[in-house]
Amino acid sequence: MQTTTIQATPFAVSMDQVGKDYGKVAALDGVSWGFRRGSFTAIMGQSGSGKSTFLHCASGLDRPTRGTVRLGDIDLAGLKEAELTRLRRERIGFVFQGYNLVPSMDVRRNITLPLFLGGRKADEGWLEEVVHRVGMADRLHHRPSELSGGQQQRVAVARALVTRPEIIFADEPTAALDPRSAGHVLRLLREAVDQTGQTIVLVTHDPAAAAWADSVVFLGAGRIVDELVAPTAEAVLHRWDTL
Ligand SMILES: Nc1ncnc2c1ncn2[C@@H]1O[C@H](COP(=O)(O)OP(=O)(O)OP(=O)(O)O)[C@@H](O)[C@H]1O
Repeated sequence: MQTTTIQATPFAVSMDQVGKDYGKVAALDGVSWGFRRGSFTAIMGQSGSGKSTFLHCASGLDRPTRGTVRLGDIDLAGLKEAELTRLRRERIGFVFQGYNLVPSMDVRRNITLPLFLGGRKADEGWLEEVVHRVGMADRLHHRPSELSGGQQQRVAVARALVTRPEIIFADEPTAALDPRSAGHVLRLLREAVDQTGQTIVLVTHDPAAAAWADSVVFLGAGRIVDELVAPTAEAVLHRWDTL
């Protein structure tokens, strides 16, 4: 007897020949890559190499000029704007350098905001786990202005985790933090991969931050020019120098 098994793609997000033009500038120039489920990838490259454009196209924040971006099996180009917004809110998490918390809302409301916007109720067990992981259990009723930068970024990580997204994109999340707070935030991202199989894509300039990832993808002039597996900060620096 023959049985048919439908295999889910091993990639949380895959890109095929993705290009993005700004006028005559090809900010991305034929990028093909897949982010394996349960992997932690750092994206590095010189200023202007296309990292932000890459992140925006891969995460559906922006539409490429050419090529295909898929979240699992879904081709993002086939989605209307409202569908793309909903998909981003429900299935993709974001952590930005500037935290992007709502100043008038307390920690709990900030963390659960994506659920509220999607008309979903919090899974209290998961919420408790996420709050515990980021170490904010005793701060749930504080406003962002009452927290340090590192604490605010941990709230932003919790907000990204609360919907159990298929992938989290983090854009320079530790750039404004001191090394200790940065380490705390990076450890949270690492644990999300190791403990709950999360997929993380981290854009960073910092070799020490990139060393938390499973691999580093190097961009140059809008193309993928190299990959470093099992990176150390020293190896990242060395590869950077030889780019
Ligand atoms: N909105 C835009 N309009 C015109 N050109 C743009 C726009 N966004 C990016 N570019 C150009 O595309 C190229 C890639 O920019 P991008 O911001 O993706 O690089 P980056 O690697 O993130 O740089 P940085 O590390 O400085 O943030 C650059 O030449 C940039 O000038």
